[in-house]
Amino acid sequence: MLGRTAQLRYDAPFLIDTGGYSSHSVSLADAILFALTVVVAWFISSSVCQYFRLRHFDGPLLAKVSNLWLFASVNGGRSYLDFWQATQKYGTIARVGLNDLVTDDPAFVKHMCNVKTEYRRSSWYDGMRFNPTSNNCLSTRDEIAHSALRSKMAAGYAGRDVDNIEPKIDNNIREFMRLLARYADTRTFVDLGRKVQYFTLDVISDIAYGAPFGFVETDTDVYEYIKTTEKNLPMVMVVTVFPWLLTLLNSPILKGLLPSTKDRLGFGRIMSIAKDVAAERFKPDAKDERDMLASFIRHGLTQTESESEILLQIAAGSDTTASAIRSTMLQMCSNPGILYKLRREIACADIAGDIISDSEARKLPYLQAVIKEGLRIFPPIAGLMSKEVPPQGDIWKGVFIPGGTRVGYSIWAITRREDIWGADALEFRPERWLHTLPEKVKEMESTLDLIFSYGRWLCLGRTIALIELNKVFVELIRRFDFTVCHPEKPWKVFNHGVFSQSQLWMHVTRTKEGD
Ligand code: HEM
Repeated sequence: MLGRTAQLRYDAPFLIDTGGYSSHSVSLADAILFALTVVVAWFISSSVCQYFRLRHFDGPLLAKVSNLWLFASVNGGRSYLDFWQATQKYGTIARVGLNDLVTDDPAFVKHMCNVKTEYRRSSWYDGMRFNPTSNNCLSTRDEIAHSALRSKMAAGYAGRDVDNIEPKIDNNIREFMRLLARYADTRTFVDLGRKVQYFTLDVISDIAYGAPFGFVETDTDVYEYIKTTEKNLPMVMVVTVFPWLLTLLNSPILKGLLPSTKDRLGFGRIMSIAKDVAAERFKPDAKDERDMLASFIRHGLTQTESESEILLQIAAGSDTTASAIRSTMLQMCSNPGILYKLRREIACADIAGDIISDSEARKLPYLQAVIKEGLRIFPPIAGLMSKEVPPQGDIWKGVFIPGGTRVGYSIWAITRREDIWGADALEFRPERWLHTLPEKVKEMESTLDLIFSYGRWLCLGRTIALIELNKVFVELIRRFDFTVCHPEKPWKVFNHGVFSQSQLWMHVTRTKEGD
């Protein structure tokens, strides 16, 4: 009968009016099953398509059919070793995810990152938003916006119109030396891993905010910054694998899990300090300072941009330099011959003040070799930092890479290539920088520089990091002797893009100069 009204069943909200010939109702369970089937079918078909897009690249089986290999690797804190092994086993461009490749070819990295490149930052960088609601220079993927931001900060980072970068670093070194002297005098073991991080956090907050946070002075994890960032870093890396998580985390339900300026401790507390510092600088009667932030503002950085960039300075400028100091110190303290040569060079050097100046340190060849070798053997940032292939695709050494593919690089693998560093590439040997032909040294230096990325995305803080390194080793080793407490397991290491190295227990005593 035409026009018959179908009877509603309580378990059948989805009713099909068949016009009276027959009626079929679909239960809620059927609907969910149908939706799930659609999702699974879509997932499988898109995975199959993705698999075929990059099937000419070899990699671990799981990485060819899903992103689970990549997820497990970055979440496990040892991705730097996994990426290295992948390039060794599967070739110079290896597949590590459905849409992810990793390379150990320095020429390819330069091709991807040069200033005229058509490659762009990939969705990997969405994970770099330290403040989930706004971008910073590192997380900005739009190239026009990124170049504009960089140009506002280039002078400040290069120290061109800033008066006090070196004196501020010197003050923080003095405070750091006082702290270590207390441990030496009380014969207490010291976790050098943590104390170095206190030092780099104070340096960077002094440069970025105008005053050190006070980690070294109080000898504590101020605002529990280190504790909370170590807890949150794995999540940051997971977002680099699954960028859609960021949208989920920003949803009203999950937003509470993210740091906020209302927090009393952790990264949220640092966000609120950054907000206050920026607000102070934008008051109508604000003083005209001569520090980095003032330089950024003079070159057009807005108040909101300033808040984000202060946070980026802290996040990008502390763990990186800390990792370089910790790993080089561990290598030196485990190689008495190297330590002896460096001490001899320092003893003969012309050092005018109580802290060596950057220009004095640059004239010490063995020190420079130690710094380079330390950065090579333990590059501080080992995340993929993937760039996206331009839409039309690209051909590298005869192999086609489809547009939209994310290509990252394994800096750990690059700094261990035997064709560049020699058969003893795994050894910490500063002499490799000194007794080598100039052309070879040039090749080594330009390859090592990739630890700071390259071209369009070259690290803005490179100069500051190198000033810190030029000073800190000289001051540490001329004042103190260090003995590693547990040489068989000297530290605890995790990598979540940057390294967390703690429990580096040392016994510290004063040298004659340190008395
Ligand atoms: C040894 C220490 C350091 C290393 C190895 C290092 C390495 C890097 C790398 C690999 C990048 C990523 C570039 C890319 O997207 O491809 C980067 C970006 C950046 N770094 Fe560093 N960094 C160090 C120290 C510092 C310091 C001390 C600061 C701040 C004072 C800093 C500030 C920045 C900034 C602002 C960016 C973003 C640049 C941009 O997006 O254009 N870095 N760094």
